[in-house]
Amino acid sequence: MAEHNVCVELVRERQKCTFEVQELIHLIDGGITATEERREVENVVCTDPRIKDVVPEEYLSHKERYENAIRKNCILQEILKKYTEKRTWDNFRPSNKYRISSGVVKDISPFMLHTGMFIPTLVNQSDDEQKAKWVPKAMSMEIIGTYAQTELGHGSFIRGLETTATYDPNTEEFVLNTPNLTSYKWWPGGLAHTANHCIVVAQLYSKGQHYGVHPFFVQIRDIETHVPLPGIKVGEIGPKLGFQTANNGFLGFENFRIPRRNMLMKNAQVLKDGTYIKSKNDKLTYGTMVFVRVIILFDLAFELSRAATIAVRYSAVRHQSQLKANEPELQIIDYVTQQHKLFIGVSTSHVFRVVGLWLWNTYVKVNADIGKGNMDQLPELHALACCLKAVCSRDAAARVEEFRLACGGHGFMTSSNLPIINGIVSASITYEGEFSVLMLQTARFLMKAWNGVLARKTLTPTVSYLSKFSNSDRVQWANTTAGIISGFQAAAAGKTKEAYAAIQSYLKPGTDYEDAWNSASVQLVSASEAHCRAILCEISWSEMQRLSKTVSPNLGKVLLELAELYLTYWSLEKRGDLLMYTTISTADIAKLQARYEELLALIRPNAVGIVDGFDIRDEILNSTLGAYDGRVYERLMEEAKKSPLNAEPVNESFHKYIKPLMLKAKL
Ligand SMILES: CCCCCCCCCCCCCCCCCCCCC/C=C/C(=O)SCCNC(=O)CCNC(=O)[C@H](O)C(C)(C)COP(=O)(O)OP(=O)(O)OC[C@H]1O[C@@H](n2cnc3c(N)ncnc32)[C@H](O)[C@@H]1OP(=O)(O)O
Ligand SMILES: Cc1cc2nc3c(=O)[nH]c(=O)nc-3n(C[C@H](O)[C@H](O)[C@H](O)COP(=O)(O)OP(=O)(O)OC[C@H]3O[C@@H](n4cnc5c(N)ncnc54)[C@H](O)[C@@H]3O)c2cc1C
Repeated sequence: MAEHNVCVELVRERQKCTFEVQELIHLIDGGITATEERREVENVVCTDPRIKDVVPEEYLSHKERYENAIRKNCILQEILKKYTEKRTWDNFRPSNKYRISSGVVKDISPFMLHTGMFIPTLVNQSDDEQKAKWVPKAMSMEIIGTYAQTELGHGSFIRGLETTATYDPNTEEFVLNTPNLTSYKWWPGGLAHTANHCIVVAQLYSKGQHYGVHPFFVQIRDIETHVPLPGIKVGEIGPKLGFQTANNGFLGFENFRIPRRNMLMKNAQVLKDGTYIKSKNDKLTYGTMVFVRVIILFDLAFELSRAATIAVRYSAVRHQSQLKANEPELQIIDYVTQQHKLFIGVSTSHVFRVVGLWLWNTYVKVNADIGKGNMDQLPELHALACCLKAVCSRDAAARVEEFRLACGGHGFMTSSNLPIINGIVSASITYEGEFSVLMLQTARFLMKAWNGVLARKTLTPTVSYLSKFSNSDRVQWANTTAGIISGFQAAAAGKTKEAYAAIQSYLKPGTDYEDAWNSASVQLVSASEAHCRAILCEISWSEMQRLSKTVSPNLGKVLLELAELYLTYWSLEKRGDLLMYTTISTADIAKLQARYEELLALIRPNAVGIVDGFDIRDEILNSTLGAYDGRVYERLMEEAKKSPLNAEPVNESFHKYIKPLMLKAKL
């Protein structure tokens, strides 16, 4: 970007920056080579003239919008082929390389489920022969798939799914059926008109026995004509709050037959005669969900970084109101309330990225152990992935909404892109495991851990702190980062203990454990949240400390300020918990508040530099308010002029409706 086109405010902000932005970019990407590779792909895609929209997406009809998304995503896939040839499952790790999709369509790609769930399920749940047959075809997009699990009647309760797969040993086939309205598959992305295959999660029956849900590889459309195969009823579910171009669909089966070997057989198998061979652990069927819950953190970090870039740059450009009489209007970023809205979101993006990478490394290790037959760490991984996915998605949505509010009226414009990012992030609270449902899964793990504390057993690593805080004394508070982390652990232990006690107190004679659990569930979710906050604080602080030692002192200082801001912000937000479970005093809280305000002031001069460090191209940001050059007002006007309503000075509705109304009023 030529600096002479950049508005004066952003030029000044960039001059103020105390660290090398390029260094931060490389750190986020994971090295100079990774930055270069990402930029090369982004450059090729974003400068392809076929990718540019003449009419902005949001003015298109629902149908046109989908067709445009498909057209452009097919171009993207063609371009990406060259860059993804060497991609294998083994070298996959979440990274910023995958964000290019936002430079192609503003909303969600109809192919997202193909990449995000269809391929991972084939890789993780097929046996070697199946993998060799299906994965290359899926990788090259010779076949296009999705993940069809949720039904009209059931999403959270997977055991309640109603689609049936009944084995017929005479033909060595499974017969798929949708027995009633509520058993229609409902929601899968790309299912409606994009995919020709899908993973169908269905209740398995063989030899008259029921064996629970299993995944099946199912072709639903003819490869040549794309016409739904006989016995398949498929369509689109309609417009939503967001995800307009995701092509979410419904699917029903009427005695639809698939070969026996189309059941994904890495974990459980059905033999030719219908004999069922059990999986080593029936929860391995849920493996793709664990994978996605893990990588969602990285996705949330990216969406937050987009929203942060938009809101921070806009706040530097925008002037409003006078702080002192007769002085120029302030850049809104200089109002401390504005910094309070912005900087925690910026910091949260970094926290999610580093905790996300830590979670990814844990996932890789546990998966390797599972491969060797050791399932010991699976419950802990599941508990971690559940609460982190749930809390981070909810936090991300709150932060994006705050960024939108920080942009005032202009943040309400679709052209700011904040509403679309809002829709994308809000959806993640529900999909891949609804918030409360996942929090209660972690609570199950915490209750077992508390049993372990009472029995003086050694606990697994992420809950071992519970033993430290098992007595009733309030924990000694220290106004340091270590003190804050310890305070969050004390709060988590205290809440876990109380939730446990609440279950016991509800367990009167004649009360089932499940009813007692339900009665205590608000406290259980609260305990899960506290546990998750303790993890987010501990891991982000140790990771940011580690990273700060790998970079120049100037950048290291900024990383630590961001990490400390996160800890301090949450200490203040959760002061009630800290007052309950630690010896924190009102004077300590006043000190935390003062430090928080100090951190806002320390971060302020680097704010634009820090979001520049996310290195998000204008085409990927898609925002009138957040572009690198800060020409906010020109862009807002340019975009407004694209409204089809502005193509004619008088709309025909005037003559048809308004004028007759006015004439009638005269009579
Ligand atoms: C080869 C080349 C490869 C190239 C690379 C390609 C890869 C590309 C990746 C690219 C990345 C792109 C980025 C994509 C971004 C992300 C994509 C996002 C897609 C979004 C679209 C959304 C999709 C969906 O929503 S799919 C549907 C998801 N549905 C759910 O999540 C349902 C939630 N419900 C549940 O999970 C369960 O029903 C649950 C857990 C609530 C209860 O299950 P249950 O069977 O009823 O459980 P129960 O019998 O009570 O037993 C509980 C018991 O089991 C334990 N448990 C439960 N789940 C698990 C698990 N998953 N793992 C381990 N253990 C589990 C639980 O802990 C209990 O144990 P106990 O307490 O001991 O009894
Ligand atoms: C944008 C989007 C994309 C999606 N994409 C896909 C896809 O590609 N493939 C796919 O298969 N699915 C997909 N889904 C479906 C998604 O996985 C489900 O919507 C999700 O798992 C929640 O299930 P549900 O809709 O049945 O909600 P419900 O389970 O009906 O939840 C409704 C309410 O009931 C509460 N509740 C439910 N059970 C419990 C419980 N045990 N304890 C306490 N409270 C409970 C919940 O907390 C919630 O408040 C998608 C959904 C969305 C929104």
